[in-house]
Amino acid sequence: MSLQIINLSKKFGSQTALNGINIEIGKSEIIGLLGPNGAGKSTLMKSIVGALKIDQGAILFNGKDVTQNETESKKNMGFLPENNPLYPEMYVKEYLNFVADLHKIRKERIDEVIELVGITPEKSKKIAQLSKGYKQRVGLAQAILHSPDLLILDEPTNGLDPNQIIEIRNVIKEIGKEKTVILSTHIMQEVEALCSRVILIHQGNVIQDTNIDEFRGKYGSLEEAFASYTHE
Ligand SMILES: Nc1ncnc2c1ncn2[C@@H]1O[C@H](COP(=O)(O)OP(=O)(O)OP(=O)(O)O)[C@@H](O)[C@H]1O
Repeated sequence: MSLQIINLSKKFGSQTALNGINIEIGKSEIIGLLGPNGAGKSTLMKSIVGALKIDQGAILFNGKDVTQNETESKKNMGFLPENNPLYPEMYVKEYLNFVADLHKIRKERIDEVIELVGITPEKSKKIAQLSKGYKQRVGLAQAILHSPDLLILDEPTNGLDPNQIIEIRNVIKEIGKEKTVILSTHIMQEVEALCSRVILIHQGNVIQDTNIDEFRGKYGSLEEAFASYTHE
């Protein structure tokens, strides 16, 4: 798996969301994408998975431009968007069957993933009936169903209770042993618990891209480092 982001820019009207950013990701690792509200994290994630049209630059996935190899790229990327859009009227298993059909993958994989994300007791329920934590797990299930090499998670534990947070983190950790995971979060404990590398975005620019110990560096804690790098 390789991902190269080269001089990527994206504007919304006069608002610059990404300002010529460069990132290279090679091996299996869990990367924390950090930045204040409005920094450009979601825009970057959506650009990588092809959900947003970029203005300038290039995104190469396994050496190929994602905008010219959309189908192939999507086969190997999984995405959990920030608001976790699901079909509330569908049953859990019915929904995952639907996603499996889109990816043309074997149906046995559905039960494997249901087990992995811990939704076995909920699999026959309607999505609308699930708690927020279980909905999040269904979102994670759809993102990993096709065993993507690159998994992109936009604030995956946002709004979950402490037990659910631990459970979802454990699932992410397990996946990160073999796959590359990019996750955005505002929770520094999460970064501490999961990530080996930190990419900090501020006002559309990458201002830090380093390992977690270097990021913490002289500041003593990730919170202090974050505040120091991003204060205006
Ligand atoms: N569809 C859009 N239309 C107009 N402006 C947008 C759109 N999406 C994002 N923006 C703007 O682009 C900038 C970057 O937004 P983005 O959602 O990428 O930030 P973020 O780092 O994910 O923030 P948060 O932590 O609040 O989720 C912001 O100024 C935002 O208002």
